[in-house]
Amino acid sequence: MKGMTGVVLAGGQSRRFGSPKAFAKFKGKYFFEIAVETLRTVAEDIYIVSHPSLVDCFRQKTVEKVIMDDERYRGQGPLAGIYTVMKKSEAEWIFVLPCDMPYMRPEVAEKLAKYANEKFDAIICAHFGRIQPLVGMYHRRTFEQIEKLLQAKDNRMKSLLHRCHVRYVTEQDFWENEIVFRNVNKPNEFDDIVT
Ligand SMILES: Nc1nc2c(ncn2[C@@H]2O[C@H](COP(=O)(O)OP(=O)(O)OP(=O)(O)O)[C@@H](O)[C@H]2O)c(=O)[nH]1
Ligand SMILES: [Mg+2]
Repeated sequence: MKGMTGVVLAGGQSRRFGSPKAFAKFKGKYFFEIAVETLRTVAEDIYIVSHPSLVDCFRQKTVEKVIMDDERYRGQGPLAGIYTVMKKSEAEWIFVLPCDMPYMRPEVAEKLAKYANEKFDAIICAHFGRIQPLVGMYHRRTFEQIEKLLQAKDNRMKSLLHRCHVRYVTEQDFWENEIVFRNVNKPNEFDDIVT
């Protein structure tokens, strides 16, 4: 697909998890690798966006591009990560995934990417009544809006969605097992750990 950049959001503090979530393992793979592999099927290039203290650790574990949140908005959450990649990439669409969804599968990205449509500013998973602002595509025309929100210190993804024309993709569009959207916040929130 032309004009799609993938983003793994990995700039959180993992406070509830207690250690960097991106480097937790599920079935022998780092969490962040699961996101990278999911994006690989749809994105021409991929960025992992993290914070300064994790960059070296990422670079030891992956050949993917690892960048830091733009200094101006560092610490302002996932919106800052999306902003940073939109500034760097010229792609029309940014496909976002968090680094903490170990059950995510490439098929989800493939199916969602089919809904990319110029009529919308964002294409977001909303299966089983749960909006997933961090599983979806944002068109680069949202950049100005994102910047405005960050300047105003309104870091909520929901604030962005409320200001965009969003296509919510539900289980009626394509069916997926609910588990793929499960995100891990605490160490006991996933099983099958094989390190
Ligand atoms: N690039 C970037 N990603 C972020 C930022 N804050 C959170 N994320 C990512 O967004 C996703 C969801 O965030 P959370 O579930 O709150 O994870 P977290 O912030 O690391 O964990 P807590 O400290 O427990 O809130 C995860 O993939 C985080 O790595 C940020 O400031 N910048
Ligand atoms: Mg957080």
